[in-house]
Amino acid sequence: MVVQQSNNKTLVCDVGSSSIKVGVAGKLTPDTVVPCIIGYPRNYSRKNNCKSEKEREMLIGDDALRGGKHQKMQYRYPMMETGRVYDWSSLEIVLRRALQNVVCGQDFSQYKILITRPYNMKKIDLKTLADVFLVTLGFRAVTMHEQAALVLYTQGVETGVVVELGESKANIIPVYKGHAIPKLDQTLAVGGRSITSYLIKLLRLKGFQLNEEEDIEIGRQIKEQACYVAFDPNLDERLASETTVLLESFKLPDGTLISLGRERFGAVEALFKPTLWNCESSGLSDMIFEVIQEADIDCRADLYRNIILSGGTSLLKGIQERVENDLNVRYTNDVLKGKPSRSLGWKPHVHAPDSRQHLVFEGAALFADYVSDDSRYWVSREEYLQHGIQSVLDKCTIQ
Ligand SMILES: Nc1ncnc2c1ncn2[C@@H]1O[C@H](COP(=O)(O)OP(=O)(O)OP(=O)(O)O)[C@@H](O)[C@H]1O
Repeated sequence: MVVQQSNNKTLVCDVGSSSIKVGVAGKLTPDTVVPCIIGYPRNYSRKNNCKSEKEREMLIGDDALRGGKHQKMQYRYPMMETGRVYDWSSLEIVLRRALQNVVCGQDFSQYKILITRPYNMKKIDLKTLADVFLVTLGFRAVTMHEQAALVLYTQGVETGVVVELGESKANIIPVYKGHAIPKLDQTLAVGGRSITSYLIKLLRLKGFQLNEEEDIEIGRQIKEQACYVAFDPNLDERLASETTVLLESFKLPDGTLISLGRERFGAVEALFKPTLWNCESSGLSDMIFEVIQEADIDCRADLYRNIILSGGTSLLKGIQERVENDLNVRYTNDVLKGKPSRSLGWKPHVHAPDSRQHLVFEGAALFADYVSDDSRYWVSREEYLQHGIQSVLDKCTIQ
């Protein structure tokens, strides 16, 4: 997608494992969202595997996904499911594409850029990211900010729990007065991609010929269109066994019709019962409860009242109602000892803002605009080359 060139010289880049979102400071939605994927045609001859040949055949982002509808493709995902960067040169290719969509051929050296970063990205990866933007791509200056802090910034609160539900994982990050509470965050190794893979597995068990690697994009489309979070999975299990109300069909690119029933909610249950996906850990709602209960008693009420869902996977239908209900049940049973009359007049509340898929981007765009002319937040290329990554990290607080 090529967008209208903007005069604003401050950009925002949200680097996620499934997509890269780029836009201009002050504008709340990204101008371009490029799937973080590179595709090579499967029939590509290995004999001609020299770099320029390979580059000619390479399809980036949406082109790679579209290419997969007409021919077998070999895909590369630059970011690993764990959120670490797997292949920096592929990431740079996708970044260039996304950034060029916005600057439309202009030199990057005219621009400053705010980069969002996962709260736990390793320093070595942050350094490589700064190298890519400042040295390789040649941006004028950068600033990097934690995604959780940017999410809270959009909601105008300083204390809350950010539940980032992305492609590779779910991060639960309690934030007190604008800062992540050290050592209390938790990560659940189940994200959008695991749900898609689990859905494909369930459909294979049902007899459909789907391949966990090659058909991952088809699986993603089925998930996004047909899957939902059950409020009460036992009830939906009974509905699936005894009625046809849950049945829905999905047409594959080759015309085959796939019929879905209990898989519609069953695949997503991996988020609430990770053992279904061979992951020994508490499920999402229990993990949020445990994180809040670990926090200092004085801030627990504010944490319970401000649980904010963000990220693409939080678009799953029914997720807000399920998590809120699960938390209310646990809060009543474990904290109020089964006696709702002990309540202090508030209940756990889960917020699912409409723009939650782009909440990190929204916070980044607002914040970048706010600090655009404030040199305390920006590190120039020269400064970086002289003082290194710590100079960038020192300027990364949201105040
Ligand atoms: N309507 C939808 N229903 C369900 N899932 C969705 C929907 N839209 C997007 N997703 C899922 O959201 C995930 C991508 O989310 P997001 O863009 O937040 O990830 P990311 O920021 O790239 O990942 P990460 O935070 O793990 O690095 C994908 O698995 C995608 O299938």
